[in-house]
Amino acid sequence: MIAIIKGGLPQGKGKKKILIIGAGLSGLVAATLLKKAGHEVTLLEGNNRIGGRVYTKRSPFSEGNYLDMGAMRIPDNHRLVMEYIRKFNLPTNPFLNTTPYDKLYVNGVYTTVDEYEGNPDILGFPLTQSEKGKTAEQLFLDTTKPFIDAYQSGSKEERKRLIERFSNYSMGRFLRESPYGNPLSLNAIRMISVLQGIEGFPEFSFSDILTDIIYPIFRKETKFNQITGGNDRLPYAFKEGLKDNLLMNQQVYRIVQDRDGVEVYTRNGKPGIYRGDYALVTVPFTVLQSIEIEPYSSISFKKWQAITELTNVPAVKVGIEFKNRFWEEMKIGNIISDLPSRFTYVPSNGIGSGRPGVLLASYSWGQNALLFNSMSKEEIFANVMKDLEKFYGPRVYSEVSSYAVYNWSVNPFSAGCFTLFTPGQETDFADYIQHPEGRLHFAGEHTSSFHGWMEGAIESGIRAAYELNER
Ligand SMILES: Cc1cc2nc3c(=O)[nH]c(=O)nc-3n(C[C@H](O)[C@H](O)[C@H](O)COP(=O)(O)OP(=O)(O)OC[C@H]3O[C@@H](n4cnc5c(N)ncnc54)[C@H](O)[C@@H]3O)c2cc1C
Ligand SMILES: O=C(O)C(=O)Cc1ccccc1
Repeated sequence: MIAIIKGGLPQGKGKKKILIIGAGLSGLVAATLLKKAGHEVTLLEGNNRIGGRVYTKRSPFSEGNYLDMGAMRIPDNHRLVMEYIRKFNLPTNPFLNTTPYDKLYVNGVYTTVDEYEGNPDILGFPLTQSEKGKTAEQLFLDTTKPFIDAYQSGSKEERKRLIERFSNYSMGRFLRESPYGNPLSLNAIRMISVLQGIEGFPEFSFSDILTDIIYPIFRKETKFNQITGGNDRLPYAFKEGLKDNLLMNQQVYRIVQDRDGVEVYTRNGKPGIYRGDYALVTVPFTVLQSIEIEPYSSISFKKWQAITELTNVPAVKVGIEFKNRFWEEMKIGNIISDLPSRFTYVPSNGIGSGRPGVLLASYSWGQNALLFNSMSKEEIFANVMKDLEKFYGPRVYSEVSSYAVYNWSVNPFSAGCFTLFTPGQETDFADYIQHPEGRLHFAGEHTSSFHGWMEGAIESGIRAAYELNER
C-alpha cells in the first residue's frame, strides 16, 4: 500500500466513470488514486466541508488556536497516514498522549499518576488482598497477557483463530471470566474500566477494544504525532488535486444500480442525479441506513445485516480556550477522571508560548458520552467547568475566553464517532463489510482493520481504489 501511495495504482482495465460518496479521508484517497489512474471521478460530499471525522475547529478560538474535534493523534506506527503526511510535506509535532505531570481524579481522590503508580491503593478501590498494590494496567495484564502474547507472536492464521475463539467475548465478560486464569473482582474490573478508558463500552468486543484502543492508546511505548496547524491539513492537502471532481453540499439519499451502471441521487441546494459505471460508498453504515439502495436484492443478506447492526459509538469533545496556560505553570498534564469530563488533554501545540491555549477539557466516548445528549451546549460547558474547578481551582472562571462542544452522535454525516464490534459481529459478518455488492464498492474506517483510526480510512480507500481499478 505504501508503494501505491508513492507510485499510484497499477495500469487498470480501461477507463471508468466512478462516483464516490463522501469526501472524508477514505473517499479523498480513493478519488485521488483513481483519477491519477485515468478514471473519470465524481466525488459527492454532503456537507459544506471535506474531511469528515478529521475536523479541526478554529472558531471561536483566537487566531492560530484550534482543536481537533475528530482525529487528534497519530500513532507513529500508522505508516499509511505518516506516508501521506510525508507526501504532502505537512509539518508535525509530538502529541502529548501522556506527560510527566498527568493526574487522576477518581473516587474523589485527586493525585498524580506517579503517586498512583507508586501506591495504587491511594485511589481507594475496594480490591481483594491479591489485587491490592497493583495498578489497573497490572491487573489488566494479569488476565490478558496470555492473549496479547499469543496475538503478538502469532501468524495471521493463528491471530484469526485467536479472534474467533474469543469473538463472543465482550471486554467485560473476558475480564469477569478471565479464561486464562487470574479472575478479577468486579471492583478491580471497575478500576480497569475507569483508568483504561473503557468504562464507556465494556460490553463491546474484547478483541476490538484491545487491538483498537488499549493496545495503541494506553500502551506507554506508543508515541503519537499531530499535524501542526490542525489534522484537517491532511484531507485539505488532497483538495487541490480534486477541485474539478469534488461537488459539495450533495447529500446522497438514494442509490440505484442495474446491469449497466449506477445512479446516485442527491439533495441540498440543487438536487442532482449522477450516473456512473460504479459507485464507492464511504459513508459510515449508521448513515447508510438512511440512504435508499435499489434494488434491495442487489445487496446480500449479510451486508444488509452489517449496515443495520454495525455500531458507531458516541463521542463528545469540549474545547475551552483560556487566556493563560495555567496548567503549564501549575505543572498539571492530562487528567483521567470518573467525572463527566472523563479525559482532559493539554494542548500539544504552542507549549511555553505564553499565548492563550485551548484545553481539550473533556473527551468522553461510549456510554459516558451519552450523558451529554441530555444537555444543551451551555449545560455541557457548565458541567465541564465544574470538573475543571476541581482540577485547577476557581481561576478557571476568570481565565476562560471561549469554548466549543462537538457531539458526534448528532452529526448527520457520521451518526457517531467510530466503529466498534459488539461480541460475535467479528465472526458473523466482518468479512461482508467491505465486500462489493454488484456495482457498489465500500470503503471507510468501518471496512478496515483499524476501526476508529485515520489509518483505517486510508487503508480502505487504497483497497477500494485498487478493486475498482481492476474491474
Ligand atoms: C471524536 C473522534 C476522535 C478520533 N480520534 C482519532 C485519532 O486520534 N486518531 C485517528 O487516527 N483517528 C481518530 N478518529 C477516527 C478518524 O477520524 C476516522 O477513522 C476517519 O476520519 C474516518 O474517515 P472515513 O473516510 O472512513 O469517514 P468519514 O470521515 O466519516 O467520511 C465520510 C464522509 O461522507 C460524508 N457523508 C456522510 N453522509 C453523506 C451523504 N449522505 N451524502 C454525501 N456525503 C455524505 C461525510 O460528510 C464525510 O465527509 C477519531 C474520530 C472521532 C470522531
Ligand atoms: O485516539 C482516539 O481518540 C480515537 O478515537 C481512536 C480510537 C479508535 C478506536 C476506538 C476508540 C478510539
